[in-house]
Amino acid sequence: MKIAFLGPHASFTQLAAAQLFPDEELLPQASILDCFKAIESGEVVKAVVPLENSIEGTVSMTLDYLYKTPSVKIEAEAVMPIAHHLMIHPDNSIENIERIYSHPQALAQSFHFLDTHYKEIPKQDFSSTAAAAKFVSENKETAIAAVANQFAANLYGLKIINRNIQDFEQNHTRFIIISKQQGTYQNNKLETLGEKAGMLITLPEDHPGGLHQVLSVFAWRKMNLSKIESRTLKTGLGNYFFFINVEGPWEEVLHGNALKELESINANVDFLGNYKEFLLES
Ligand SMILES: O=C(O)C(=O)C[C@]1(C(=O)O)C=C[C@@H](O)C=C1
Repeated sequence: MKIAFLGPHASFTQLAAAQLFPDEELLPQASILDCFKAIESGEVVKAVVPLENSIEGTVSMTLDYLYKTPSVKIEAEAVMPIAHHLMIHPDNSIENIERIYSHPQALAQSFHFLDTHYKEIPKQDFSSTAAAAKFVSENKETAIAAVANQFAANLYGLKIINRNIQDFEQNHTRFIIISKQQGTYQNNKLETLGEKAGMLITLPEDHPGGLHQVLSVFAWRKMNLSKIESRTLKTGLGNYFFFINVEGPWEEVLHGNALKELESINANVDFLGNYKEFLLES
């Protein structure tokens, strides 16, 4: 089975995908959008993409494409500890760094470190931490550095000049397995952290108490929400969709009735699946 992931090799997403699918063929993609497209076109059956980081928050691109691609659902979630290192080509020196490249999430997770120690040096977004590391390895004539992981340093032959530069010791990223099926992924070898259901909700029109009405559907049934995120619909300022996670194993009657009640108040629900959350190693 082919599994797409946000590449290139040695991205954090690959580290997650390799633990989730140790025996499958992993296909690197240039962007999160390409991972969704690979599923839609049938080139791959599943993909692994980042959803949320404990320091920097939601990976908005993933949320946007979940919304825009209703055929793509969530099969599982996996949480992995994240450690960032600053690295250069071994032929360069720390004194003459002129630019620092990385994925925007990694730059944001290391913002205070970079601002304290490399304030004057411009930072530039790259499609992934591993893509930044690869670029540094292929351009030794320019004095550039990348924020990436230990595997990227090893694979691309880079020298780590600062270790563990993330701003908070506790740094975890939540990845999701996406596919055209819901919640079918199982893995007895990984520790299971819990179960949850994921859904995207849009309100029919803006009216007082609209979100309150939606939340009360969960509240009076004592269904615990572990995440609620609003994201712009891109149809004008003030228009949003909501990503909601409801904790706990799926109970057909309770959850089914909640979904029916949401429909009855004209909320639009794209149910992404009920799935397990696994713990990965760094
Ligand atoms: O750039 C990478 O290596 C990725 O896999 C992406 C990503 C993300 O989008 O959050 C994954 C984990 C880290 O939080 C930093 C970057």
